[in-house]
Amino acid sequence: MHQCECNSRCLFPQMQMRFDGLLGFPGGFVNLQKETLETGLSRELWEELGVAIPISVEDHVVSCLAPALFSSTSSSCLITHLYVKRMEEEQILEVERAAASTAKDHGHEVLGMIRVPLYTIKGEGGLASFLSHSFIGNARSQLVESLLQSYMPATSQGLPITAHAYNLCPFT
Ligand SMILES: O=c1[nH]cnc2c1ncn2[C@H]1C[C@H](O)[C@@H](COP(=O)(O)OP(=O)(O)O)O1
Repeated sequence: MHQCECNSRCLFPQMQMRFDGLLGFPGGFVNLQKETLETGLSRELWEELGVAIPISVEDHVVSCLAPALFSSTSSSCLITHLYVKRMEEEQILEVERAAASTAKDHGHEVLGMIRVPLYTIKGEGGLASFLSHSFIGNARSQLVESLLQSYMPATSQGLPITAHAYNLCPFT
């Protein structure tokens, strides 16, 4: 058990360890001919986290064109859509439990959920160390962006979980 420098209402952002050893957010490709970004993201969260998490347009933070380097095919471009979902601590604990047990993708595409440390222990670790890991696509800048948007004094708004959806551009 460690002692951290945060209080009980601190931010509790989560990412995941992917099958390729990179850190990223839960989420995945969305087929806009069959679903909206939000319903597609909820579907992906169900598969990867094993919990039904409704996503609404109000949870959207930012969209951006991913660098060509990160697109899955060289002939298409990728738009990443970042969402931040605020949840109570107990809900986040439920996500951690389900993601490591009943989630469909557990042990395959997703190796586990990871808490992003916003604290240091004896001056070591913390966000700066965490950011030195390897991230998929623009997940690192998405993390920084979501923290900048979410970092506010403790309020009654709950705690954030961050997720993303992507869709391929219709033009290639
Ligand atoms: O967390 C992320 N942030 C930004 N872009 C991401 C993130 N995770 C994946 N990606 C990008 C990188 C890849 O080009 C595509 C597809 O990712 P993948 O996880 O392989 O998607 P599927 O599981 O195949 O739907 O998205």
